[in-house]
Amino acid sequence: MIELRRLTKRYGEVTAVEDLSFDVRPGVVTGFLGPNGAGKTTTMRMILGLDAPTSGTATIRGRRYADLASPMREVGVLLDARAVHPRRSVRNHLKCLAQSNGLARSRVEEVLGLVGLTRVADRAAGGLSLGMGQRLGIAAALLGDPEVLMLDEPVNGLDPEGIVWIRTLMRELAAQGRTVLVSSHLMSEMALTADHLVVVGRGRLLADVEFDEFIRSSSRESVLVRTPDAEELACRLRDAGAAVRPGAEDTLTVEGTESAVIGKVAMAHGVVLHELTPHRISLEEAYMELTRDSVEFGAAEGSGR
Ligand SMILES: Nc1ncnc2c1ncn2[C@@H]1O[C@H](COP(=O)(O)OP(=O)(O)OP(=O)(O)O)[C@@H](O)[C@H]1O
Repeated sequence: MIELRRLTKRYGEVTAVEDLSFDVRPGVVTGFLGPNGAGKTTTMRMILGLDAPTSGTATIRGRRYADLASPMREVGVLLDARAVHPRRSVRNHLKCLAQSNGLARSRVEEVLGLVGLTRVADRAAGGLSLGMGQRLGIAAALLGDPEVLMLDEPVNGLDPEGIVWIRTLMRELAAQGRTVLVSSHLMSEMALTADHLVVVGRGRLLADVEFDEFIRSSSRESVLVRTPDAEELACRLRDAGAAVRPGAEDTLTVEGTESAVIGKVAMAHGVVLHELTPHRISLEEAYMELTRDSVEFGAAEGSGR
Protein backbone atom coordinates (compact mmCIF):
# COMPACT_ATOMS: atom_id res chain seq x y z
CA MET A 1 0.00 0.00 0.00
CA ILE A 2 1.22 3.50 -0.88
CA GLU A 3 -0.46 6.41 0.88
CA LEU A 4 -0.25 10.04 -0.16
CA ARG A 5 -1.64 12.70 2.11
CA ARG A 6 -1.89 16.30 0.96
CA LEU A 7 1.38 15.95 -0.92
CA THR A 8 2.59 19.24 -2.40
CA LYS A 9 5.75 20.23 -4.27
CA ARG A 10 6.65 23.72 -5.39
CA TYR A 11 9.65 24.71 -7.45
CA GLY A 12 9.73 28.48 -6.99
CA GLU A 13 6.70 29.75 -8.91
CA VAL A 14 5.85 26.33 -10.33
CA THR A 15 3.52 24.08 -8.33
CA ALA A 16 4.37 20.64 -9.70
CA VAL A 17 2.13 18.72 -7.26
CA GLU A 18 -0.69 20.24 -5.25
CA ASP A 19 -2.48 18.77 -2.25
CA LEU A 20 -2.47 15.26 -3.65
CA SER A 21 -4.08 12.51 -1.55
CA PHE A 22 -4.74 8.97 -2.71
CA ASP A 23 -4.02 5.33 -1.82
CA VAL A 24 -2.45 2.72 -4.07
CA ARG A 25 -3.84 -0.66 -3.02
CA PRO A 26 -2.28 -4.12 -3.29
CA GLY A 27 -3.61 -6.76 -5.66
CA VAL A 28 -4.49 -4.38 -8.48
CA VAL A 29 -2.69 -2.38 -11.15
CA THR A 30 -3.18 1.32 -10.49
CA GLY A 31 -2.70 3.52 -13.53
CA PHE A 32 -1.27 6.95 -12.74
CA LEU A 33 -2.40 9.02 -15.65
CA GLY A 34 -1.99 12.63 -16.69
CA PRO A 35 -0.80 14.77 -19.59
CA ASN A 36 2.86 15.78 -19.91
CA GLY A 37 3.91 17.94 -17.00
CA ALA A 38 0.98 16.85 -14.81
CA GLY A 39 3.32 15.97 -11.93
CA LYS A 40 3.48 12.18 -12.18
CA THR A 41 7.28 11.88 -12.07
CA THR A 42 7.55 14.47 -9.30
CA THR A 43 5.00 12.53 -7.26
CA MET A 44 6.89 9.26 -7.75
CA ARG A 45 10.18 10.96 -6.86
CA MET A 46 8.63 12.22 -3.62
CA ILE A 47 7.32 8.75 -2.74
CA LEU A 48 10.90 7.52 -3.21
CA GLY A 49 12.46 10.30 -1.16
CA LEU A 50 14.34 11.65 -4.20
CA ASP A 51 12.56 15.00 -3.86
CA ALA A 52 11.45 16.47 -0.55
CA PRO A 53 7.78 17.49 -0.42
CA THR A 54 7.05 21.15 0.27
CA SER A 55 4.29 19.77 2.50
CA GLY A 56 2.31 16.57 3.02
CA THR A 57 3.49 12.98 3.28
CA ALA A 58 4.01 9.88 1.17
CA THR A 59 4.43 6.49 2.83
CA ILE A 60 5.01 2.95 1.62
CA ARG A 61 3.48 0.26 3.82
CA GLY A 62 3.19 2.83 6.56
CA ARG A 63 6.75 4.15 6.45
CA ARG A 64 8.61 6.87 4.59
CA TYR A 65 10.97 5.50 1.94
CA ALA A 66 14.01 6.78 3.89
CA ASP A 67 12.92 4.67 6.86
CA LEU A 68 12.69 1.37 4.97
CA ALA A 69 15.28 -1.10 6.23
CA SER A 70 15.92 -2.74 2.86
CA PRO A 71 14.34 -0.55 0.17
CA MET A 72 14.94 -2.83 -2.83
CA ARG A 73 13.20 -5.73 -1.06
CA GLU A 74 10.18 -3.54 -0.42
CA VAL A 75 9.89 -1.30 -3.46
CA GLY A 76 10.90 -1.96 -7.06
CA VAL A 77 11.33 1.16 -9.12
CA LEU A 78 11.63 1.97 -12.81
CA LEU A 79 12.20 5.69 -13.02
CA ASP A 80 15.02 6.33 -15.45
CA ALA A 81 16.06 3.20 -17.30
CA ARG A 82 19.15 4.95 -18.71
CA ALA A 83 20.70 5.25 -15.26
CA VAL A 84 23.26 2.50 -15.86
CA HIS A 85 27.04 2.35 -16.02
CA PRO A 86 27.36 2.24 -19.84
CA ARG A 87 30.36 -0.12 -20.09
CA ARG A 88 29.27 -2.54 -17.40
CA SER A 89 27.61 -5.69 -18.76
CA VAL A 90 23.93 -6.30 -18.23
CA ARG A 91 24.66 -9.16 -15.84
CA ASN A 92 27.30 -7.20 -13.90
CA HIS A 93 25.00 -4.20 -13.58
CA LEU A 94 22.46 -6.43 -11.84
CA LYS A 95 25.15 -8.21 -9.80
CA CYS A 96 26.46 -4.88 -8.51
CA LEU A 97 22.93 -3.80 -7.56
CA ALA A 98 22.34 -7.12 -5.80
CA GLN A 99 25.61 -6.88 -3.92
CA SER A 100 25.23 -3.27 -2.79
CA ASN A 101 21.71 -4.00 -1.56
CA GLY A 102 22.47 -7.26 0.21
CA LEU A 103 20.38 -9.36 -2.20
CA ALA A 104 21.14 -12.96 -3.22
CA ARG A 105 23.27 -13.11 -6.41
CA SER A 106 21.21 -16.10 -7.58
CA ARG A 107 18.33 -13.68 -8.08
CA VAL A 108 20.27 -12.05 -10.98
CA GLU A 109 19.87 -15.06 -13.30
CA GLU A 110 16.22 -15.36 -12.28
CA VAL A 111 15.34 -11.78 -13.20
CA LEU A 112 17.40 -11.98 -16.43
CA GLY A 113 15.20 -14.91 -17.44
CA LEU A 114 12.05 -13.15 -16.29
CA VAL A 115 12.66 -10.11 -18.50
CA GLY A 116 14.10 -12.07 -21.43
CA LEU A 117 17.64 -10.65 -21.31
CA THR A 118 19.61 -13.87 -20.64
CA ARG A 119 20.92 -13.99 -24.23
CA VAL A 120 22.34 -10.45 -24.06
CA ALA A 121 23.54 -10.62 -20.45
CA ASP A 122 27.20 -10.17 -21.44
CA ARG A 123 26.58 -7.10 -23.58
CA ALA A 124 27.44 -3.61 -22.34
CA ALA A 125 24.41 -2.07 -20.63
CA GLY A 126 25.05 1.24 -22.40
CA GLY A 127 24.74 -0.36 -25.85
CA LEU A 128 21.24 -1.73 -25.40
CA SER A 129 18.29 -0.58 -27.49
CA LEU A 130 15.70 1.59 -25.75
CA GLY A 131 13.38 -1.39 -25.36
CA MET A 132 16.08 -3.66 -23.94
CA GLY A 133 17.14 -0.84 -21.63
CA GLN A 134 13.56 -0.73 -20.31
CA ARG A 135 13.70 -4.48 -19.72
CA LEU A 136 16.95 -4.07 -17.80
CA GLY A 137 15.31 -1.33 -15.70
CA ILE A 138 12.44 -3.69 -14.95
CA ALA A 139 14.88 -6.49 -14.07
CA ALA A 140 16.51 -4.15 -11.56
CA ALA A 141 13.09 -3.26 -10.12
CA LEU A 142 12.28 -6.96 -9.64
CA LEU A 143 15.68 -7.89 -8.17
CA GLY A 144 14.59 -7.62 -4.54
CA ASP A 145 11.27 -9.45 -5.20
CA PRO A 146 9.45 -6.43 -3.76
CA GLU A 147 5.82 -6.17 -2.64
CA VAL A 148 5.46 -2.71 -4.16
CA LEU A 149 6.33 -1.74 -7.74
CA MET A 150 6.43 1.74 -9.20
CA LEU A 151 7.03 2.03 -12.90
CA ASP A 152 7.25 5.39 -14.69
CA GLU A 153 6.12 5.06 -18.32
CA PRO A 154 7.38 1.44 -18.63
CA VAL A 155 6.20 0.91 -22.22
CA ASN A 156 8.42 3.73 -23.50
CA GLY A 157 10.51 2.40 -26.36
CA LEU A 158 9.13 -1.13 -26.24
CA ASP A 159 8.07 -2.86 -29.45
CA PRO A 160 4.55 -4.38 -29.68
CA GLU A 161 5.74 -7.72 -28.31
CA GLY A 162 7.49 -5.93 -25.43
CA ILE A 163 4.35 -3.92 -24.69
CA VAL A 164 2.23 -7.09 -24.41
CA TRP A 165 4.94 -8.61 -22.25
CA ILE A 166 5.05 -5.71 -19.78
CA ARG A 167 1.24 -5.58 -19.59
CA THR A 168 1.10 -9.29 -18.80
CA LEU A 169 3.90 -8.94 -16.25
CA MET A 170 2.15 -6.09 -14.43
CA ARG A 171 -1.09 -8.04 -14.30
CA GLU A 172 0.73 -11.10 -12.95
CA LEU A 173 2.53 -9.07 -10.28
CA ALA A 174 -0.78 -7.58 -9.13
CA ALA A 175 -2.43 -11.01 -9.17
CA GLN A 176 0.30 -12.16 -6.77
CA GLY A 177 -1.03 -9.54 -4.35
CA ARG A 178 1.60 -6.89 -4.99
CA THR A 179 0.98 -3.16 -5.18
CA VAL A 180 1.62 -1.94 -8.73
CA LEU A 181 1.65 1.77 -9.63
CA VAL A 182 2.32 2.51 -13.27
CA SER A 183 2.39 5.95 -14.84
CA SER A 184 1.46 6.82 -18.38
CA HIS A 185 0.14 9.74 -20.38
CA LEU A 186 -1.83 7.39 -22.65
CA MET A 187 -5.35 6.31 -21.76
CA SER A 188 -5.18 3.66 -24.49
CA GLU A 189 -2.32 2.00 -22.62
CA MET A 190 -4.10 2.13 -19.27
CA ALA A 191 -7.28 0.70 -20.79
CA LEU A 192 -5.45 -2.56 -21.35
CA THR A 193 -3.62 -2.70 -18.04
CA ALA A 194 -5.14 -0.83 -15.13
CA ASP A 195 -7.86 -1.90 -12.67
CA HIS A 196 -7.85 1.45 -10.95
CA LEU A 197 -7.15 4.94 -12.26
CA VAL A 198 -5.65 7.98 -10.61
CA VAL A 199 -5.75 10.93 -12.99
CA VAL A 200 -3.79 14.14 -12.36
CA GLY A 201 -3.59 17.42 -14.21
CA ARG A 202 -1.41 20.42 -13.33
CA GLY A 203 -0.42 18.62 -10.14
CA ARG A 204 -3.99 18.19 -8.89
CA LEU A 205 -6.12 15.09 -8.46
CA LEU A 206 -8.78 14.91 -11.19
CA ALA A 207 -10.06 11.37 -10.62
CA ASP A 208 -9.45 8.42 -8.30
CA VAL A 209 -11.75 5.74 -9.60
CA GLU A 210 -12.14 2.04 -10.48
CA PHE A 211 -11.46 1.60 -14.18
CA ASP A 212 -14.87 -0.03 -14.77
CA GLU A 213 -16.56 2.90 -13.06
CA PHE A 214 -14.64 5.34 -15.26
CA ILE A 215 -15.87 3.46 -18.33
CA ARG A 216 -19.47 3.44 -17.05
CA SER A 217 -19.51 7.12 -16.18
CA SER A 218 -17.81 8.29 -19.36
CA SER A 219 -19.53 6.01 -21.82
CA ARG A 220 -22.08 8.31 -23.40
CA GLU A 221 -23.70 8.30 -26.80
CA SER A 222 -23.81 11.39 -28.95
CA VAL A 223 -25.23 11.93 -32.42
CA LEU A 224 -23.70 14.07 -35.13
CA VAL A 225 -26.41 15.83 -37.14
CA ARG A 226 -25.86 17.76 -40.38
CA THR A 227 -28.68 19.98 -41.57
CA PRO A 228 -29.09 23.31 -43.43
CA ASP A 229 -31.59 24.30 -40.66
CA ALA A 230 -29.20 23.77 -37.75
CA GLU A 231 -30.51 26.66 -35.66
CA GLU A 232 -34.15 25.63 -35.99
CA LEU A 233 -33.43 21.96 -35.20
CA ALA A 234 -31.22 22.89 -32.22
CA CYS A 235 -34.14 24.84 -30.75
CA ARG A 236 -36.59 21.98 -31.27
CA LEU A 237 -34.23 19.38 -29.82
CA ARG A 238 -33.53 21.51 -26.74
CA ASP A 239 -37.29 21.83 -26.25
CA ALA A 240 -37.40 18.03 -26.33
CA GLY A 241 -34.80 17.89 -23.53
CA ALA A 242 -31.61 17.12 -25.51
CA ALA A 243 -28.22 18.79 -24.98
CA VAL A 244 -27.13 20.37 -28.27
CA ARG A 245 -23.75 21.83 -29.24
CA PRO A 246 -23.46 23.60 -32.60
CA GLY A 247 -20.38 22.59 -34.62
CA ALA A 248 -18.73 23.61 -37.87
CA GLU A 249 -20.51 23.56 -41.24
CA ASP A 250 -24.16 23.09 -40.28
CA THR A 251 -23.50 20.34 -37.79
CA LEU A 252 -24.87 19.74 -34.31
CA THR A 253 -23.62 17.34 -31.65
CA VAL A 254 -26.60 16.04 -29.74
CA GLU A 255 -26.52 14.20 -26.42
CA GLY A 256 -29.34 12.82 -24.33
CA THR A 257 -31.46 11.50 -27.13
CA GLU A 258 -31.07 8.94 -29.89
CA SER A 259 -30.97 9.16 -33.68
CA ALA A 260 -34.55 7.89 -34.15
CA VAL A 261 -35.96 10.64 -31.93
CA ILE A 262 -33.86 13.31 -33.68
CA GLY A 263 -35.21 12.07 -37.04
CA LYS A 264 -38.79 12.28 -35.77
CA VAL A 265 -38.34 15.81 -34.33
CA ALA A 266 -36.79 16.92 -37.64
CA MET A 267 -39.65 15.47 -39.67
CA ALA A 268 -42.31 16.95 -37.39
CA HIS A 269 -40.87 20.45 -38.03
CA GLY A 270 -40.06 20.02 -41.70
CA VAL A 271 -36.29 20.12 -41.13
CA VAL A 272 -34.17 18.48 -43.85
CA LEU A 273 -31.39 16.18 -42.57
CA HIS A 274 -28.18 15.54 -44.50
CA GLU A 275 -26.50 13.33 -41.93
CA LEU A 276 -27.35 11.49 -38.71
CA THR A 277 -24.39 9.60 -37.21
CA PRO A 278 -24.46 7.96 -33.76
CA HIS A 279 -21.12 8.11 -31.95
CA ARG A 280 -19.97 6.49 -28.70
CA ILE A 281 -17.59 8.69 -26.72
CA SER A 282 -14.28 6.84 -26.53
CA LEU A 283 -12.22 6.45 -23.39
CA GLU A 284 -9.58 8.63 -25.00
CA GLU A 285 -12.14 11.41 -25.57
CA ALA A 286 -13.43 11.10 -22.00
CA TYR A 287 -9.85 11.39 -20.72
CA MET A 288 -9.17 14.41 -22.94
CA GLU A 289 -12.34 16.06 -21.65
CA LEU A 290 -11.24 15.42 -18.06
CA THR A 291 -7.75 16.83 -18.59
CA ARG A 292 -8.56 19.54 -21.17
CA ASP A 293 -7.76 22.42 -18.80
CA SER A 294 -4.59 20.74 -17.60
CA VAL A 295 -2.69 20.20 -20.83
CA GLU A 296 0.55 22.21 -20.63
CA PHE A 297 1.15 22.57 -24.35
CA GLY A 298 -2.23 22.08 -25.98
CA ALA A 299 -2.57 22.48 -29.77
CA ALA A 300 -4.75 25.55 -29.21
CA GLU A 301 -1.86 27.45 -27.57
CA GLY A 302 0.00 27.81 -30.82
CA SER A 303 -3.04 28.45 -33.00
CA GLY A 304 -3.54 32.04 -31.88
CA ARG A 305 -6.99 31.49 -30.38
N1 LIG B 1 13.42 20.18 -10.78
C1 LIG B 1 12.43 20.95 -11.25
N2 LIG B 1 12.52 22.30 -11.24
C2 LIG B 1 11.51 23.09 -11.70
N3 LIG B 1 10.36 22.61 -12.21
C3 LIG B 1 10.20 21.29 -12.25
C4 LIG B 1 11.21 20.38 -11.78
N4 LIG B 1 10.76 19.10 -11.96
C5 LIG B 1 9.52 19.20 -12.51
N5 LIG B 1 9.19 20.51 -12.68
C6 LIG B 1 7.91 21.02 -13.25
O1 LIG B 1 6.86 20.40 -12.53
C7 LIG B 1 5.79 20.05 -13.39
C8 LIG B 1 5.50 18.56 -13.29
O2 LIG B 1 6.54 17.82 -13.91
P1 LIG B 1 6.61 16.22 -13.94
O3 LIG B 1 7.86 15.85 -14.67
O4 LIG B 1 6.44 15.71 -12.57
O5 LIG B 1 5.34 15.85 -14.80
P2 LIG B 1 4.96 14.47 -15.51
O6 LIG B 1 3.51 14.30 -15.28
O7 LIG B 1 5.86 13.40 -15.03
O8 LIG B 1 5.22 14.78 -17.02
P3 LIG B 1 5.82 13.86 -18.20
O9 LIG B 1 4.73 12.91 -18.61
O10 LIG B 1 6.12 14.88 -19.25
O11 LIG B 1 7.05 13.19 -17.65
C9 LIG B 1 6.18 20.51 -14.79
O12 LIG B 1 5.63 21.80 -15.00
C10 LIG B 1 7.69 20.59 -14.70
O13 LIG B 1 8.18 21.54 -15.60
